[in-house]
Amino acid sequence: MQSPLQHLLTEISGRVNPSECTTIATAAAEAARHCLEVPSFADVAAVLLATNVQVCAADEEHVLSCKQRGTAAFGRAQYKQAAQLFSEATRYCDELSSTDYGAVLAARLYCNRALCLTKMQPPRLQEALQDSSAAIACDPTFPKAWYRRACAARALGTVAGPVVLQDARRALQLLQQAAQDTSAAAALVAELEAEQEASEGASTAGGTGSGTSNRHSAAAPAAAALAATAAGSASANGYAATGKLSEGALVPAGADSAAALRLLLQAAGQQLAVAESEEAGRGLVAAASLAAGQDVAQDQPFAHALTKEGRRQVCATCMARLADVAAPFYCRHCPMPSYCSAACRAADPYHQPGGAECGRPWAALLPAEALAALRLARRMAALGERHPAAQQVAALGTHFQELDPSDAAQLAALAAVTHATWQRAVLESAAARAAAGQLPGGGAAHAGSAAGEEAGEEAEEALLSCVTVEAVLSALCRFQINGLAVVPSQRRGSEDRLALALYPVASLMNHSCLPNVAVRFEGSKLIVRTVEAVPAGQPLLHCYGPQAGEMTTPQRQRLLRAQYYFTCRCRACSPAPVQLESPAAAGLKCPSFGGSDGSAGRCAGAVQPPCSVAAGVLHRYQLSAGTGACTACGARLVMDRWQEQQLPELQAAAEAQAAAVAALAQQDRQQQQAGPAAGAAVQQAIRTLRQCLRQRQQHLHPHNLLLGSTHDALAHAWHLAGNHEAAAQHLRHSLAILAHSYPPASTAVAFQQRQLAETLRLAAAAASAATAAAAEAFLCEARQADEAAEAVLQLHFGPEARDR
Ligand SMILES: C[S@@+](CC[C@H](N)C(=O)[O-])C[C@H]1O[C@@H](n2cnc3c(N)ncnc32)[C@H](O)[C@@H]1O
Repeated sequence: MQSPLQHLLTEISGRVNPSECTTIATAAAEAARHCLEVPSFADVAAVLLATNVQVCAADEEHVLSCKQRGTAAFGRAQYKQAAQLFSEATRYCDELSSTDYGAVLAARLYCNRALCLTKMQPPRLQEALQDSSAAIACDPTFPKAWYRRACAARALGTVAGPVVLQDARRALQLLQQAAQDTSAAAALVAELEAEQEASEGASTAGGTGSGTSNRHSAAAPAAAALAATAAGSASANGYAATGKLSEGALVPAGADSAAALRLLLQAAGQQLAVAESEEAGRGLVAAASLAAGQDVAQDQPFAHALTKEGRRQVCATCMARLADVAAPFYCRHCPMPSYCSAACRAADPYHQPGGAECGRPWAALLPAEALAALRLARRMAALGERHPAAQQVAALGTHFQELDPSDAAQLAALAAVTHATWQRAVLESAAARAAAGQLPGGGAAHAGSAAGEEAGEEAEEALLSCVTVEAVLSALCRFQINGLAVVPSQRRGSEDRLALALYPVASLMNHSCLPNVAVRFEGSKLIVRTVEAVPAGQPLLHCYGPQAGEMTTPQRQRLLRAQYYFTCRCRACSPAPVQLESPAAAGLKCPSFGGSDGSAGRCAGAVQPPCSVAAGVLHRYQLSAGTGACTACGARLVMDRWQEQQLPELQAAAEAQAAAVAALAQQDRQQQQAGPAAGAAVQQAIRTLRQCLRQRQQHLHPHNLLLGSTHDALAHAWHLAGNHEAAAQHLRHSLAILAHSYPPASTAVAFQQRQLAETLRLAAAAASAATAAAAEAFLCEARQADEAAEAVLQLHFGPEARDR
């Protein structure tokens, strides 16, 4: 069933005249015209723009309950749990911090969390320092906040002594004023003064100049560092901490786009250049010879939007993993974004007070690609054409002309709805502000100026006139063919996508099914690493999705055309492709392989059904079209028999495997949440998968990747059943099949080797004392598999290979 939003998009696109979809401008105008006319727009907009999403609205009772439970957990020395409860309370409490009472409460919560962080093993001092600064920012009269900061800074040892002493003295002074216990603070001040005297004595004795001048020079940068921590001014993701979109260098007025490109390339890496080729247009090339296994470029997104999964897992600004953060920060005004630090919260231009994305669900309910495109259009308009990255993004190709009219109308409808929703959000918050008697400030923003980059509603209002539906549609097209999915590792499933992002330099990289570079992400930073030596002047090519070995050439080409609208001419696809691919990977057994009669002299060749078989049928069974004759002996497929008997059996095997895999996934979840999986369900899945394997083995060539997938599913099932030895046996089979299809040094094979090594270790651990020799053999095989995998993964991912 369609959601109301999908229904609205279908309704609008159904009204768009396909003959008007020949250019972005005409399609956008058509969709914009129909968008507001469609009656259901008002209903959908009401949901998208509802303000009741503010579940963070001040809820004092919840704050106090979390604080109380946090204090109790602290009392039981459960510091991690206590920090989590204080975090939960700060999420709500920040909403109160505009009131005196709220600010006082927030300061206590940050201070308590800072103490938990210092007690954790190992202590999280940097985060404790940040929390005590946050506490000071909320309530500068709170002595404990100054005391905690002094303690954290001293333990860290990265902040100069005089600054730490300043904090400790401040704490002491406030305690004295409030007539509270001063003993701990007084002791700290005394210790710090003694340390300082000793260090002054040492430096005077060493004849390095007067103590006073030394003190000042040391304190100044350190004080600035602390002040920066307090204000949260670290820069992340290319955004300045104030929530402004970072300016970066401007291209001088009148300079050409080549100057903009030079500036960008310099920032991304010293060994890069851009060259144009007939087959693939512009592309990144090596400016000098590059060795294999070298990080050669890095890039930060020009625009990005988190997916639903990403909102749960990573910081909205820098995409650091929230699981690694002991003390997260939340938007002060709505429940949507989480941050790894106060600095990242301050740097999010889309969640500043009054911002159009903050406090309303539309930004989370629209597809991530639509929000990413809107952000791209807003940022381009805000930065103006003298910004090098904006210039480069504007020069990226769009594929609108290649879309079929109904897809073009759908995309235009999405652009129109996204634009109209944003426009309403901006206008509604402006109206609310006016009703509350808040007049616009003096610094109204203008596109292209530094002020134009300001976040918040005044800047959004200024952008209303420059960000049109046409600009959003054009941004959507740019994102579709130039954007990248940010993933936590090289796993490619859509469920792993954390964000969609457009990288100004990396978007210049062309595709190869047999790439010479690998791309990885550290938070939002994209890193390009060579996986083979690249001579000077040669293109740097990464893989947009389908790799050689993973699919046949026609399958890869179909996918690239459907997703990126080009016919790939890489070295694995060109008319004389590098000899990688055996027809066996997606082929059937040779008809003269023999039946069940065990006849000798079987042919080991493969046969692919002839092109006359409907493409849909081939696609469904993941087979590729060929000549219908065996590649080795020329024997022809008997089409009637194949269609009447083999095809239905293959279909039954595919369906049964899909059902068994789904059942295993459910058992897996159950095992993770509540202990052992149900034995009967797993045994049933094993029986089904064995039957699939027999059917597939009967018809498919032994190197067909589909057989590998059945072995993988069986390995999973045996793993759940606790029989790691049987699981390892299936993984060995699957590895052998992968090794036939994938090029050498491929990560797909390496990840499989790693999985085999883990399974073998489990099998060794489960082996009884009576089978010590078997256990040793498993461990020996595991070591070999690990070594082979490490060599490849290091090449692709560098030192982080171990974490993958
Ligand atoms: C992300 S952009 C790469 C930069 C692009 N070449 C440019 O000039 O802006 C992707 C586009 O480059 C082209 N392209 C990339 N790899 C290609 C390949 N292997 N064969 C043909 N065209 C390719 C296609 O037009 C594709 O849509």
